[in-house]
Amino acid sequence: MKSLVLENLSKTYFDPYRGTQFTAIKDVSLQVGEGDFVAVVGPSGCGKSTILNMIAGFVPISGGRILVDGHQVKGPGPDRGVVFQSHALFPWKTVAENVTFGPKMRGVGKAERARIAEEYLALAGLSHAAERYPNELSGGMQQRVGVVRALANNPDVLLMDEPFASVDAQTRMTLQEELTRIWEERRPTVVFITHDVSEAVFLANRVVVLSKGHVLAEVAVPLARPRSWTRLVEDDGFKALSNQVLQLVRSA
Ligand SMILES: Nc1ncnc2c1ncn2[C@@H]1O[C@H](COP(=O)(O)OP(=O)(O)OP(=O)(O)O)[C@@H](O)[C@H]1O
Repeated sequence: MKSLVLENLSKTYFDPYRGTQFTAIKDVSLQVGEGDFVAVVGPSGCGKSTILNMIAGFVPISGGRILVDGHQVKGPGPDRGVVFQSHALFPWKTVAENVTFGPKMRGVGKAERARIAEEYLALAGLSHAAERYPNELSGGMQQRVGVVRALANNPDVLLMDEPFASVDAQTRMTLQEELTRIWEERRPTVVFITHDVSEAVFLANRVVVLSKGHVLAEVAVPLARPRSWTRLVEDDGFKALSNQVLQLVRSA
């Protein structure tokens, strides 16, 4: 896993209704060190998804630079794994085939792919579901497959855009705990977009608050790990940080 640097990033969209340019992102600079976990929060429309899509290479930038491991991003690439809210698994492939799709495309042989499937499905607690098809899984299980499918490509940076937004509250807490465990075990470099302040504080080492396309504040989260909801839900430090971030988002 490698570092990610955003330097004076900006994005201008053409607004077809007004016939004018609209600045969605202005002068955003951010450093995410190797093995760090940064969450980006902010009100609807502040530019969270635009930033993530520019890092992923799906949306062209208007100004500034994006560097992954020192190399400038010019488009999508396997050095960045992306997990969206809708997991977008291949319905005609088994869970194991979904997880090893990226390695297969890179020419990884069958025996090594079987090892990768075993390793990553065990990491997600899904070994028993290897031969099932996505429509035979719950929404939470499908999201888990989406996360380890991205990790199985061994990306430099893992980009997550509200990956747990569409599951029920109970499942979401379980997935958040699993993601922290996986992050603590593997230490991927993560940028995690969410509008859920407690999710951001629970998961991240640092929370970036966006306001109208620029960085309003960065809040360090020095809470001890491993983190669990049982412990943090009553933790004064967690409550104070969540409150601080919430006030920032409300003022954004
Ligand atoms: N393709 C596009 N063309 C024009 N404007 C766009 C386009 N995509 C996004 N925008 C505008 O850019 C701004 C930022 O949008 P973005 O989706 O990045 O925000 P967000 O913070 O992710 O919002 P949400 O939390 O609601 O998903 C919004 O005002 C949006 O209307």
